[in-house]
Order: sequence, then structure tokens, then C-alpha cells
Amino acid sequence: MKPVIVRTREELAEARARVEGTLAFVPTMGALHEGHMSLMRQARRSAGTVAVSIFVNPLQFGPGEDFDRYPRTFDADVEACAGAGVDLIFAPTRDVMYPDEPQVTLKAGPMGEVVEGAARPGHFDGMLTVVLKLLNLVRPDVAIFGEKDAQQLAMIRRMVADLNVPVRVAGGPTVREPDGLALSSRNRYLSPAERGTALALSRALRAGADAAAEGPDAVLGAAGAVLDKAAAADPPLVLDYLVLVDPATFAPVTSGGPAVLAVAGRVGATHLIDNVHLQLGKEH
Ligand SMILES: Nc1ncnc2c1ncn2[C@@H]1O[C@H](COP(=O)(O)OP(=O)(O)OP(=O)(O)O)[C@@H](O)[C@H]1O
Ligand SMILES: CC(C)(CO)[C@@H](O)C(=O)[O-]
Ligand code: BAL
Repeated sequence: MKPVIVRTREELAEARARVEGTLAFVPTMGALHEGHMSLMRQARRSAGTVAVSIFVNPLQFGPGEDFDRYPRTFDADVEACAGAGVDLIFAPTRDVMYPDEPQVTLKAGPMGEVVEGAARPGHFDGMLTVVLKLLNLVRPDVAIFGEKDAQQLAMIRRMVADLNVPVRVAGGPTVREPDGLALSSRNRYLSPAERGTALALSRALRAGADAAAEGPDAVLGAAGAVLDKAAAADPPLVLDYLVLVDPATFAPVTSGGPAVLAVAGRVGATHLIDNVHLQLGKEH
């Protein structure tokens, strides 16, 4: 069955009113790939009705970032949604989401200023603002986000807790290419040579994960060695960060226990991120 496509708040409200039973929601920026499809299938298993939004949110892009050239592939996205059993697609224009220049926006707070937030100042403020607006419009029982964007997922959980947003948040595992590269809409910017360099991100995470039992310094050392090589490659990886952080707060982790090893870097003009969950042993 083809999904119903709604573009305005009024059309969405009518479609929402027709939903009986539970609703699962997968927010996206389009250019859909197998990572998004796996979230949609997870949504299909979680609720009777599945909604997806497709909106490239200007508020979460900084000046000089790729808002204008972000891939927009609407027809293929509709096909992908149909294949994953999506019932409803909300595809608003900028004017529908922001009819007036927004005055009241969310502030992500200190957690939004570290790691990815330090590399992209203001990004999490804009992301949380649009996610709260989408949740208010769609009113899902469960909203599903990818673990690839680990800090985004942690920030959304924190927003939902801090602001008592009536939704259950679920994470979906990162889908990878057979060689380890995390699927991302931005991968399509990469030339074959750039893609070769970009593989260092997932390789570094694997090297770090293999050293988890030996503690934080060993993890950062093993991952850092892979990234150092990529920094000297042609084309080079320009590292933005490699950090070991608490999965819920994104504060640095220095002793044993659960942690996220997160990495980001640029290859050419493309900003890529990846992460892995670890159980850290104690330093000897
Ligand atoms: N490889 C993946 N596996 C699982 N979920 C993913 C993957 N890539 C993205 N997602 C999730 O899909 C949702 C929509 O993300 P988005 O549309 O920004 O795609 P993206 O591929 O992350 O794009 P970008 O290149 O901008 O990072 C988010 O919850 C994101 O975490
Ligand atoms: C959650 C989201 C759809 C908000 O614009 C975006 O940040 C994304 O695609 O991960
Ligand atoms: N995938 C997170 C959205 C962004 O990069 O802006």
C-alpha cells in the first residue's frame, strides 16, 4: 500500500485523527537509506500505524554547512517508505514548519555544547526545536531515532524527561555497509577515494572496542592510531573529535563501565560521525 502523503498541519491533523490504536513515528531529513528503513521496520513492529516525517530543518544547520546541497530525493523516499510499510508521510515545507521567523526556540543546555555540539555550535538547539514541534504535531506513542546519532538520541531523551513530553523514545541500531562504513545520507557526497579514507572512522571504533577490557587509555590509543594514519592519507581525514563519554550525559568517562566511543571527522567537505557502545574495563 502507498503511504498517505500530507504536507500541511491541517492535513496532518485530519490524518492523525483517523489513526486508531498506537502510532510510531520516525523523523528524518529524507535521502532515505537502509538505516532509515530499519527504523521504519522497528516502528512497524512497535505500533499499529507508522508515520515518517521528511523535512530538512534549516534551524539545525550552521552557516557554511550543507543545508542548500543536502540531498533531496522525495520520489525515491516515498518508494522506500512504501517498501517498509509506512502508513503516513508528513513532508512539510519550510513555511509550514516555520510560518513566522521563530522567536521561541529550545536551548539544548551544556550537554548540547560538547562533542558534536562543539563541532556544530547551535546544532542541537535547532534539532531539539524541530523534534519538539514534530512531536507536538504528530503526537506519536513512540518516536524512534538511530543510535548512529548517539548524542542526538541522548539529547532527545533528556528533552523528553526535562520537559515531560508524553512520548516513549526508542533507539535503533546503526546499520553499516559490509565494510563497516555507517550508512549516512551524506555518504553520497564521497568520491571513491574519500570513501576509502572515511572507512577509518568505523575501523577506529572497532580497534577501540577490541581494547575495551584494558580501559579508557587503551581504547583511545588504539582508535587514535587508526585515525592518525587516516590523517596522513590522500585525501586526509580531518578529525573533529574522538571521545569516550557517558552514554546518557556525554560527559567524559575516565573509569570502567558503560561508555560511548564517538568519532567525527571531515573528508573533503563531508562531515561524518560514528560511534560504538563499549563496556570499559578498569585501567591496570
Ligand atoms: N546508519 C544508520 N543506522 C540507523 N539509523 C540511522 C542511520 N543513519 C541515520 N539514522 C537515523 O535516521 C534518522 C534520520 O536521520 P537523517 O535523515 O539525518 O539521516 P542521516 O543518514 O543520519 O543523514 P546525515 O548524513 O545528515 O547524518 C535519525 O534518527 C538517524 O539517527
Ligand atoms: C531528528 C531529525 C529528523 C531532526 O531534524 C534530524 O536531526 C535527523 O534526521 O537525525
Ligand atoms: N543526522 C543528524 C542531522 C544532521 O546532521 O543535521
